[in-house]
Amino acid sequence: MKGATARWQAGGLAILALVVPLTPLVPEFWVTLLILIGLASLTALGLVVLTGMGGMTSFGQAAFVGFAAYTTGLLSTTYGLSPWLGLPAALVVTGLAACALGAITMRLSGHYLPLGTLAWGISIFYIFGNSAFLGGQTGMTGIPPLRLGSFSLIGPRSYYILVWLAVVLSLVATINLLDSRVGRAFRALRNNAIAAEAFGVLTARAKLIVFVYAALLAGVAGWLYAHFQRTLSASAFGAEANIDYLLMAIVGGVGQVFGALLGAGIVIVLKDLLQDMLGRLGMFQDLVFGIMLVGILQYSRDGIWPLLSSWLPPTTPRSIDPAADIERPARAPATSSGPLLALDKARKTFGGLVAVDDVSFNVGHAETVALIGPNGAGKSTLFNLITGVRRASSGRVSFDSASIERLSPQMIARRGIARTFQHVRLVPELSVLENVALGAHTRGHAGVASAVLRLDRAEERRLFAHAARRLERVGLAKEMFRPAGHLSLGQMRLVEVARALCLDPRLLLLDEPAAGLRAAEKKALAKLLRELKGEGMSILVVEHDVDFVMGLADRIVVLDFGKKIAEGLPQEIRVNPLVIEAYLGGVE
Ligand SMILES: Nc1ncnc2c1ncn2[C@@H]1O[C@H](COP(=O)(O)OP(=O)(O)OP(=O)(O)O)[C@@H](O)[C@H]1O
Repeated sequence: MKGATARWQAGGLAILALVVPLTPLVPEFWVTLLILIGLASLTALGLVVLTGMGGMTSFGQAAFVGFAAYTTGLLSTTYGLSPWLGLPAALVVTGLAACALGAITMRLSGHYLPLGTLAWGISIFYIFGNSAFLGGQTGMTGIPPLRLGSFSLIGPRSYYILVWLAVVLSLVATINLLDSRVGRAFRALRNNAIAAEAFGVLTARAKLIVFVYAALLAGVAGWLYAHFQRTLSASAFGAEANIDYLLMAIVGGVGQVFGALLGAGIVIVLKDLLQDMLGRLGMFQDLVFGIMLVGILQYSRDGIWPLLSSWLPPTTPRSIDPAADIERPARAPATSSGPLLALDKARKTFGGLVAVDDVSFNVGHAETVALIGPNGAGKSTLFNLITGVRRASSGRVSFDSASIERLSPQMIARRGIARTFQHVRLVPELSVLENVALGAHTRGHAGVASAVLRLDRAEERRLFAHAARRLERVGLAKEMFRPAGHLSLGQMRLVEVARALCLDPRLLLLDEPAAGLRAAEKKALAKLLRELKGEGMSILVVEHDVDFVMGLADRIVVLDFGKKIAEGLPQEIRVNPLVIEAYLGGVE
């Protein structure tokens, strides 16, 4: 209750802050500055989503501001179109440009991605500045203002309302989007794209959607900018603007929605102050910004917003309705009486290294098979072949008698294979519950539009009830609202198990699930895995804890240097001389 009151107070203060500039208490010059902050924060907000959440750094956002500004400018001057109709036209042009540029650049990774955006950012800047129909070097003039009937939105105070209305709507849309099924998928893109794919997220598509969304926010800013300034010059959309937008996102907090506003405010006010103070020595402005950036990266890598947000009232945890849990999927019955998973001479080479060397074995229905072997034996590579992360160089992997070795990870997940990872792959800043709900991605359908308009609440309730139930099963219900990054390594592994269970898999692949678990936790995990097997689930587990494996597995397959050296019942494997020499002699 206290938290709710505090939130109302914070909301009231925010509304007051938005309304005060409409009164003569605030000089017009400051209102103009607030308009520029609002416009910049729209573009910076897109960057926060693109870079901070999606992990894609762009040096080209100013180009999208330019596309929209020139589109509405051209249509309203040369073709006499209403400036209001310029908005949809600008968004269509910006969206199409983003689709084309994104389709090319979003395939790049690492340093090549920002370099790619820099390259087209510069090219588009030159196109703007050298196209006669856009006004060339002199720029475009005479852009009409926006009108409401006979009233022109010319004065800063009237334009301020429009700009900040757009900012508030964009903030709400972005917050809604991030708090949704697609939003969770976006947030997994930055460091956990492999995990997202393993749960059915179409990552290439998700990246393109994030890219277009960020470009559209920049497009709204461009449309507003054109009818506010009423003249356009290419210099507003060049390298300096691109760097400013990135600076805003980083200074405010690149992983934080409100960081965009804060960063835009700090950079624009500071720029103005520095211009006043330094006058002709304006070139030192870059030096000041450079020092500021180094300071932030050194002392608060997540930007300034996280420092301020600790003073805000805590958010209430979402309520979970256990009755809303989704039904288990109605899977087609097994098409054959044969094994659920079959590997036939599966082989994987990395250059000259044979990581998996013609390995064959099966996992039956409701059977637990353990895969053991020394470090580097090829166990994780084998998991990657089964889940489609890597393609087999030769051989066959079939699931329920159908070949899956050429399928994508997403298609394999949809068939009912879920996995955990040797190196935990969670999104640390998301709550434990949200991480687990990512496992149910394929069980939901809501897209971007439903998320933005909040039409996905019923589906979200079902997904979260499903995730909460899986968390209960692994004994982590109490931790569900904590950020996943705050858990111990053992707990994170259990969260991965819960996430995998969220897919309701027919085959569960566990890569070293007991590593980092305490004795009691291991016992509880073994009990859970036995229960799952009792419910008909098949399990393939890689584990170095021999006692855990011996007590759990129906059968054990042993790998060494990529080759299968033994297969049999636990008691047979324990006394197998080849296994003792290659592995057990070293671990017991
Ligand atoms: N992407 C890769 N490129 C080149 N070599 C690789 C790659 N991935 C794995 N390997 C090599 O393949 C071999 C098998 O590695 P893998 O990680 O599958 O072994 P593992 O049995 O899971 O070992 P551990 O128990 O240490 O995880 C190792 O020699 C490893 O160095």
